[in-house]
Amino acid sequence: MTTILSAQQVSFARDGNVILDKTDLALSAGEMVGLIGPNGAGKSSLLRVMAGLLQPDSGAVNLSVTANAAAQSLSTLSGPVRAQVMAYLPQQETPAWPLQVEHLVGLGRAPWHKPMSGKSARDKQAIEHALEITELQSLRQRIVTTLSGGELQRTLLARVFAGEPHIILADEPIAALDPYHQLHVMELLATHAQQGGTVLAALHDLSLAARFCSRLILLHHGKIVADGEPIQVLTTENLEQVYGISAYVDCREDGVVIIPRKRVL
Ligand SMILES: Nc1ncnc2c1ncn2[C@@H]1O[C@H](COP(=O)(O)OP(=O)(O)OP(=O)(O)O)[C@@H](O)[C@H]1O
Repeated sequence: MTTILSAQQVSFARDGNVILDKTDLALSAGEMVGLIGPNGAGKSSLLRVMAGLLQPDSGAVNLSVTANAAAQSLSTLSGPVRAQVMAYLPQQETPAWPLQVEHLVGLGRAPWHKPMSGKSARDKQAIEHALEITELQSLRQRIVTTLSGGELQRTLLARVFAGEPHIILADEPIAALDPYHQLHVMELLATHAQQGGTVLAALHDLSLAARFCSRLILLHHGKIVADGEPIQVLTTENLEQVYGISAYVDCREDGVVIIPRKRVL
């Protein structure tokens, strides 16, 4: 598989603490990759470095703007070009303006706009599609500051889909969602990958991560300690050493089920 986005030997420290430690990561088209690890492992930091929102102290992040294009350093690509290719869904975002849902979703089209230009037919189509797949049509005129946490999270995801990015970097995209919407969002992200896109999502629900991701990356203290198929990564040893828990790991026909049992002191 051809690498489309990669981090090479990326290191990042703050206040004398190493947050990412010579991390290597390569993502290909068609992959849905779950980034897992305990609180503070460095998942958000790695996602932000991959998105070009955080400058690493050392190392490089390279992006191929199309499947066949040569990889280029993120720093040599303009903001709009990067944003056309990849979108970042933050862990938390408080809307600053009392926009309607459809207008916030429409902001996902910003990388495709010339300054001061109106919405094209393609823009309108992409926004409608994003509202439809995230089942937000009935909320389209609601003011975003009045949304529930889960409704807002789906609206922010719809903004991502409206931008029609190839790569989606999502930080805990299902954290605020009920079980129905968790499944729905995981299905949407998996479908994006099945259609040739690339997804890297930080996740805490290990069962859903195992079920929907083709590959899991386990991060601990800013280092990747396991990278592979879910069942290879979610071993009882890794869960104990990295998360400090003993857990039931049950491989069933319809996927792996992880049930945390007790903390290992
Ligand atoms: N700007 C900063 N200054 C100081 N420490 C920081 C800064 N940004 C992140 N950190 C620290 O780096 C570590 C990794 O943070 P990060 O948010 O990447 O973890 P995470 O794996 O996403 O965690 P969580 O699962 O809790 O969201 C944490 O210990 C955090 O406190």
